[in-house]
Amino acid sequence: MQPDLPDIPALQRLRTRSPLVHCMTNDVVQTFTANVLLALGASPAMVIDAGEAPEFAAIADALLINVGTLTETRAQAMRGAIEHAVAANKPWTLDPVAVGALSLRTRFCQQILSLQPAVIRGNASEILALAGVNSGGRGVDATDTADSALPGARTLARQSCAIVVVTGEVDYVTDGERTCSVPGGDPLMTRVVGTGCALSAVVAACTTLPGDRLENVATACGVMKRAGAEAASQSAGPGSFVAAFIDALWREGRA
Ligand SMILES: Nc1ncnc2c1ncn2[C@@H]1O[C@H](COP(=O)(O)OP(=O)(O)O)[C@@H](O)[C@H]1O
Ligand SMILES: Cc1ncsc1CCOP(=O)(O)O
Repeated sequence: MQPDLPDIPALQRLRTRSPLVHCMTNDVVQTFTANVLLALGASPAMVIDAGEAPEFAAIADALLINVGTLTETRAQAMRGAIEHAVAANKPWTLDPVAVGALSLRTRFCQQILSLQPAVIRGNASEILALAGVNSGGRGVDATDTADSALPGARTLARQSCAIVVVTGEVDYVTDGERTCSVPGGDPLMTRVVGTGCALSAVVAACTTLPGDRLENVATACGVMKRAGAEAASQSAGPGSFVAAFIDALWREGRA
């Protein structure tokens, strides 16, 4: 297993292609997610209505499904969007926020696993819960380490035929056979809401790139880790971290 560094040509391609990323994400992280995607050159759009979301999913280049603030109504809209994305051959990415302890989102995520996600990105407790190994973390936070979740991540990848990303001090990206490890970042990333959710959006953007999807997803993890480390070294705490993080992403993949 090799450590993977962000692939600069892939980041340049992201800027050139500027994929349209349909984000059906939670209420807490909407603006942060959009700013992270914009800083990297992607084009975010948060279309959530059950009438419009399926229509837009077929037009967009990639779809993100994040269940952080799921409701029955949103679940219905998300299912429609996923079905239309799959029919249009567009990749979709699942962020199973707080799956395990809560029944609506756990049931929903288990159901949509059969709709061929390209990637599943979660913290260690979320991935273990989705793999059926444990019952989830503490709300949206992990109570397990990424290292301990790696066997479960591999199993989940084989079962779902998706690439699985389990994040933490080291991120692991696996298809069940091959695994990349992505070290770096900073613990301050866990003291700012939305870094994981925004990473899932960047992963969704990177599913649109040509080439090896596993490597492109590892690049998404690497760029966020690198920007996180840079921002932590420049900031006085979580508040200034956010601005420094977006600025660091803005510099990535530029000539
Ligand atoms: N201890 C840590 N050291 C460095 N980076 C971390 C650490 N924990 C999490 N990260 C990074 O923070 C981001 C969010 O990861 P994580 O906290 O696991 O997800 P979530 O926000 O979904 O719980 C990822 O980019 C991850 O690599
Ligand atoms: C606090 C919170 N509550 C529901 S969703 C959410 C955001 C979680 O974001 P992240 O796990 O990326 O920090």
